Amino acid sequence: MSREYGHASDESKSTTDGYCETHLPRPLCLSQLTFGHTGQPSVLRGLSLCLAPGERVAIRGDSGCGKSTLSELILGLWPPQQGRVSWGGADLRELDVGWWHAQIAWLPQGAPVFAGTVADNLRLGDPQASDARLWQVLSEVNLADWARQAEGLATWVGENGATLSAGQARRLALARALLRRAPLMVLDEPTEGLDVDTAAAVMQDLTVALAGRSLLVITHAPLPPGVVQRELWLRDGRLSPQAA
Ligand SMILES: Nc1ncnc2c1ncn2[C@@H]1O[C@H](COP(=O)(O)OP(=O)(O)OP(=O)(O)O)[C@@H](O)[C@H]1O
Repeated sequence: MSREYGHASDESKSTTDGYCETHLPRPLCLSQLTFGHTGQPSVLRGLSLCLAPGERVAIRGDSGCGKSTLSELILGLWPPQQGRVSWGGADLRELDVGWWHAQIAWLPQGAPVFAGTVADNLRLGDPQASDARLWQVLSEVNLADWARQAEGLATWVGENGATLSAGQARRLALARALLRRAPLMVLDEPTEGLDVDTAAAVMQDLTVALAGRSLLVITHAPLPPGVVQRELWLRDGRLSPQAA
């Protein structure tokens, strides 16, 4: 890997407690990507996308069309069969995997909430975070009032958020992702299972909390205005700006 790409801090602005508040500083480009899982037809067929620094993009499309697979290729979990994923012109395969993963806060589909306290769950995102920082992020995802009325950071959360509403569980998982010091957030169905109003409220709060970070969000649900700058539809293995 080139040293040039080794240190996010070279280009990413951090606050005094080291918390990243900036976007991915170089374009992330998928060029002519083709990929199918072993023994299956290709779900991505010559797909191209360039995410500009600080851009927020939504990927929509029918179930099974390859949205999650696309996010997994961005993470480098699968190598493309044709085409390439690059950041600032460098092929993903040239980058250090650990460093690349540190640039991305990935919330996979159905991301769980774990048995433990609110603080335990949040510190999986940033083990070093101070209590003040945890309260700040709870406030960003609109969970602080609930936590104050419960037992604060010590509030017990059951396995898979059994003691939380679906919306609260999603907000807690998002807060955990926000605590990663990552300039790009890749969220796979962050509001799945929520009613329309709750989903819209969660996404609205998230947009404020992003504070300029880059976003790729995969969603079935329509997004409130202003959450993303572009919505793209994945269909027949490619992205297009229009719904089918
Ligand atoms: N790990 C895997 N191994 C084999 N096949 C897979 C794997 N992951 C996904 N697939 C297949 O690849 C295709 C695309 O799946 P993917 O999860 O990317 O779709 P999706 O658009 O995210 O769907 P949904 O909206 O239902 O989550 C599907 O046919 C699926 O069965």
